[in-house]
Amino acid sequence: MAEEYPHRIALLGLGTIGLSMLAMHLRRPDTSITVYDPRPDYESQIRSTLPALLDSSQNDSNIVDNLVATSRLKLATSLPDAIKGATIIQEQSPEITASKQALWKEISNLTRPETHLWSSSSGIAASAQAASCEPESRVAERLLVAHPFNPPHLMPLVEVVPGPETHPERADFVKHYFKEIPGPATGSSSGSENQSMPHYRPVTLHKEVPGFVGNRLAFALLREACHLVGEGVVSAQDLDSIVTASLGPRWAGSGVFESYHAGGGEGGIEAFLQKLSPTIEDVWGDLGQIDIAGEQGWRDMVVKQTQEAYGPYTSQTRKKKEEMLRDVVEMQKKKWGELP
Ligand SMILES: NC(=O)C1=CN([C@@H]2O[C@H](COP(=O)(O)OP(=O)(O)OC[C@H]3O[C@@H](n4cnc5c(N)ncnc54)[C@H](O)[C@@H]3O)[C@@H](O)[C@H]2O)C=CC1
Ligand SMILES: O=C(O)[C@@H](O)C(=O)[C@H](O)[C@@H](O)CO
Repeated sequence: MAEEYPHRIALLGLGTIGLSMLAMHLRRPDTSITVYDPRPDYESQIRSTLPALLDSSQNDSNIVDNLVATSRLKLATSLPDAIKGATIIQEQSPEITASKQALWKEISNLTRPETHLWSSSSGIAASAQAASCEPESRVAERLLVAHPFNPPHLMPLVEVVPGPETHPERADFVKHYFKEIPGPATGSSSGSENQSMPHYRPVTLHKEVPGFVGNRLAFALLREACHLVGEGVVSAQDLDSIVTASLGPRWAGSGVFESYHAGGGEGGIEAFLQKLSPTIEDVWGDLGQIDIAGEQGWRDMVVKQTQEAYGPYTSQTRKKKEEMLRDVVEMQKKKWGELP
């Protein structure tokens, strides 16, 4: 790994998240990345996918060869080769506890004690992932979850979830690292101003809970959405319209609590909760309690209606949605200045 770079990242797992993480890390000029994936075709996947994830200034047909030639990118052929000399090891392997435990156990025998260990897991705690490692490996002290929202090369949130044994300076380091990553280049005149504003917004959780916070909120909404479609209250497409015509725009500007604080009038959220308690209590008592492994009628309806509404998710659609996401995040940065 190119020793001249202060940050030398071993990026393990080049699937949906790993490829986007690669594009994100490449925006830091002080960082070299060695990638590894046991999938035999991962190099061709990088060559076919990475250019579209990069800013136009970086994106040319020879980008991968150029990055390799300047030692900013290395394609490893084995795990030991990938992590040799790394200052940070970041995994985006499948969301399977046993798989992540085996990966960290293999890594624990190969890394230096100062190497930072990050997992991109959607919901598997660092303490669970480190459980297979020997105490003397000190993996549990170094490992934390840095959970991104897809796609990480655009989405600002990073949920930093240390385990109970993770040393606090490890969480401080990852937060500073992400805050220093420039945002994606924008074509607008405000782009240069926005470039100076932090793009990434790491938030540290104080406890490990399944799904952390972002996914717990998202999956609570998903559960009720599936219940409402399964009960025939609304179609999947119309439910999506309700979200994108109300909560989506609102939450791009104000989060859950700020929105209701504003909605409470002079008395703020305290007044809101007081005024709305009877209705909130009625709704909370009526929320769907569907079981993901239980009766499947709701699942059949959700899948059928979603497929009928959106069809196969094309690359053109994905590109358009990513452009919208990019514009929303840039609007936040422009309107809010330095984000909290
Ligand atoms: N897809 C999403 O929207 C998000 C996923 N995540 C998390 O990121 C992780 C990866 O998810 P995806 O990228 O969606 O999965 P994916 O299935 O697209 O990619 C996983 C990659 O890991 C590789 N792999 C398998 N075993 C490996 C090993 N032992 N070492 C290194 N690589 C290995 C596979 O070949 C594959 O390329 C999961 O933990 C997931 O929960 C987090 C946020 C969002
Ligand atoms: O929604 C996201 O991008 C992340 O919060 C996730 O972790 C994924 O959706 C995950 O739940 C599915 O892989």
